[in-house]
Amino acid sequence: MTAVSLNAVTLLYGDGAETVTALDHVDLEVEPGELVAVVGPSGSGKSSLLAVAGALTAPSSGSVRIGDVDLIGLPPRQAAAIRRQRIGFVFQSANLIPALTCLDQVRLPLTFGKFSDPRDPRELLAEVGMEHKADRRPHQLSGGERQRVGIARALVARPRLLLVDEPTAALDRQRSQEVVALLAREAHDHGVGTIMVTHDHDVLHHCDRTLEMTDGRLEPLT
Ligand SMILES: Nc1ncnc2c1ncn2[C@@H]1O[C@H](COP(=O)(O)OP(=O)(O)OP(=O)(O)O)[C@@H](O)[C@H]1O
Repeated sequence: MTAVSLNAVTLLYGDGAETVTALDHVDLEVEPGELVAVVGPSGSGKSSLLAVAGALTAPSSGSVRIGDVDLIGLPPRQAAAIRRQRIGFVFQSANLIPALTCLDQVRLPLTFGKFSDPRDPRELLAEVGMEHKADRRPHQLSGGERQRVGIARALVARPRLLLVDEPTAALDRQRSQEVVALLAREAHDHGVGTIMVTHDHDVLHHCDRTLEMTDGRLEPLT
């Protein structure tokens, strides 16, 4: 079963003469354990793709499935439950909570519901190389370290799908390589289907496939 499957997905913003086609008949299937990169110019629709795949925005037409669940027509409460149970999000800046230690950041999602097979927060922190800083707070960490904690937090509920938006935007070259290598390892070792939007062509060699978004259309990078 695919981690996520988009079929003929179109997303329009606005109406009449003001309509913007953010996604134009997008087809995408991401398998468990696969890391797929999406590149493309500003305004081409990359964030829109993550919003639709992440059950944050309903498409204007087409179908979206997370595993065996069809997102189309799901009431907002059920879409929120799918997000919590099956989807992890990693942002440009890690968006950590200033008052919490690294360990508590990773534990936090597990306090929002019951999960069938969560990962152990301390073991996960060790896996992302942050066990020795478990008691530190975000202001005591480097950008790369914060991103590692954000990745651990996104993975703790064992999501089927991980959506990653520009994870290296604030990092130097070396840290960027390390963070994307970590995403690839987590995807491969734990069967997480991962979509990563990036402008950073230097990290693409860690990815299983690269797609290019142009004016809302998604094609293999040539
Ligand atoms: N809420 C909205 N209302 C109207 N138009 C929108 C909205 N959100 C995005 N758009 C438009 O949809 C198109 C795709 O935007 P999107 O944010 O998905 O692009 P992007 O590739 O992620 O850009 P960037 O790399 O700059 O983040 C753009 O033309 C944008 O102006």
